[in-house]
Amino acid sequence: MSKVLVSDPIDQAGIDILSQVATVDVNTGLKPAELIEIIGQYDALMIRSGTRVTQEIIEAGTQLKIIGRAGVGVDNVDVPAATRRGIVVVNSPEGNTIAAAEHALAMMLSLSRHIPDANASVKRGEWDRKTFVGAEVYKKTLGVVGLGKIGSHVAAVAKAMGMKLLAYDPFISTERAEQIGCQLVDLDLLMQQSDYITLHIPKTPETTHIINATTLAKMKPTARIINCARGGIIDEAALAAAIKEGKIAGAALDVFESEPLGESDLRAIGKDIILTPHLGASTTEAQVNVAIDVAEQIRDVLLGLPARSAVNIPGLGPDVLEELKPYMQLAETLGKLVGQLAGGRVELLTVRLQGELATNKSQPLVIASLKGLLHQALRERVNYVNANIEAKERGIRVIETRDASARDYAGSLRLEATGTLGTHSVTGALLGDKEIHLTDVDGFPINVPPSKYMVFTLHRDMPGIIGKLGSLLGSFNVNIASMQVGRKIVRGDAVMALSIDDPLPDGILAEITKVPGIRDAYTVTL
Ligand SMILES: NC(=O)C1=CN([C@@H]2O[C@H](COP(=O)(O)OP(=O)(O)OC[C@H]3O[C@@H](n4cnc5c(N)ncnc54)[C@H](O)[C@@H]3O)[C@@H](O)[C@H]2O)C=CC1
Ligand SMILES: O=C(O)C(=O)COP(=O)(O)O
Repeated sequence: MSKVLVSDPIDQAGIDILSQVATVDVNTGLKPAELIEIIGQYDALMIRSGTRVTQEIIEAGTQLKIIGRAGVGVDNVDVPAATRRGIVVVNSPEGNTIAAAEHALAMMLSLSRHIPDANASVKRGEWDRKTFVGAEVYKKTLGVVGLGKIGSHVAAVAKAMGMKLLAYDPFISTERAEQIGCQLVDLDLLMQQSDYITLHIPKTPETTHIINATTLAKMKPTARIINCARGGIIDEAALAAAIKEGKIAGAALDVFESEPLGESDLRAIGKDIILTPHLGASTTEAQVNVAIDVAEQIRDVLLGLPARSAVNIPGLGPDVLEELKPYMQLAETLGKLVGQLAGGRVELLTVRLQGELATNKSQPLVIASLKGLLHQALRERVNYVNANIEAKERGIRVIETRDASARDYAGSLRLEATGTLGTHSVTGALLGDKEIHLTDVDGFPINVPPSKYMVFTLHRDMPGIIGKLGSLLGSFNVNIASMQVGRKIVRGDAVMALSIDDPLPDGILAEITKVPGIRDAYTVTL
């Protein structure tokens, strides 16, 4: 049975799902050295933001197949290190969207009405109605930095509260922003014109300290800034100085450069700052959502199925996966076949999407083709995560082409591998109820479903050759399940595809090539 380590608190709903397929150990609050010590026993690791999954931890996790982040941000995981090791990293892109958006909105209103300090004052026995006079958000301008899932929901609610909306997000179209009711502007203008600024961007090298002394200096002295996205997006020292010097009116922070928040100037600022301990995703609803979402993906990956929200398998979102799943199986099978036909070291793989397939995303099919191609060399060590990297490291160049006019089958995929021993090509399509068929080998039309063990010959189309090959295999007790010849012209060159029940015993391939008329023979395992 597989073993899963849960190293941050997650909802029981997730543990229940994992327990269907694995032994689950919940062990929270581990120090890095303790995690390194035990991670080697586990097939999967489930975390939230509390565990930092460094390269060292990933390298110690020799059995790890998947790291599941029960939430959105994966900035606490060394994703490139996981990718290199073929470990899938999954998250829950939508499970806590509403929770985080509502926390940001709660922060905005709390800041405007001094709710935390007013509450503390009443609890101290005071009745001070003067100190806590607030401001309305109605008709004020909210600047949303990052108009993704959370930013969009914040914008929609803020609009309903009568706020005017500006947004900065270089990856969003003007039309999309307008749909949400936001005017897309550059960051400078947003900083200058907003009464409230709310951040909903990931932490990346580009966004680190994107809010700094210079950008803060552009804000109105009456403006307030909210960060429920990631610590480190705002330069905390510059923020503390800006509030203390009255350059801005206040801030509300849920996330910090270093968590838990240690010694910090921010704590000393009175009523103009609200600090919460990374609570954006901490609602009952969100925790159930993310735990189920991620536990299901861990379960699936441990059962050998693909994950729907892998962050390190490019282009493989849930929608793409659903549509392309049968074609990915086709691509992988063709990859295995062309790799074995090519033998030697493959230097170039050309992936051609034909017919209806030509309008699809090619990246997942390229990855699946490479996974198949590299299977011979790497076996289970190659997967959708590392296929690209492994191919690059082996110097395999990939060319993608499309041919929408190829109409023999609704959609088909052609792979051509060129290596040290020559060039081979295979084409396949899905027939009927998504059954894989090989439709062409080295330019010769055939129509056979692939089977686990196959023999291909390149021969001269002439009488008696099929009989001779059949007798030869029979004399070695090799049972032929099916046989088909593909030829372009009568008595010209032809390809024969044989499905056999068991692997071809050693030495027989050489015997096959001795049959007069057979020029080449290949045995493959798919
Ligand atoms: N405080 C908490 O507990 C929680 C925090 N988060 C954090 O909230 C943030 C946003 O999450 P989602 O909305 O789900 O992500 P998302 O991926 O849907 O949206 C992020 C948006 O940021 C934009 N963006 C990326 N780089 C940018 C840049 N350099 N400048 C401006 N915009 C940029 C993207 O185009 C995208 O539209 C993430 O950092 C996530 O980790 C998420 C959930 C809970
Ligand atoms: O989902 C995210 O990005 C979050 O920041 C939530 O973090 P958490 O799971 O509450 O530690």
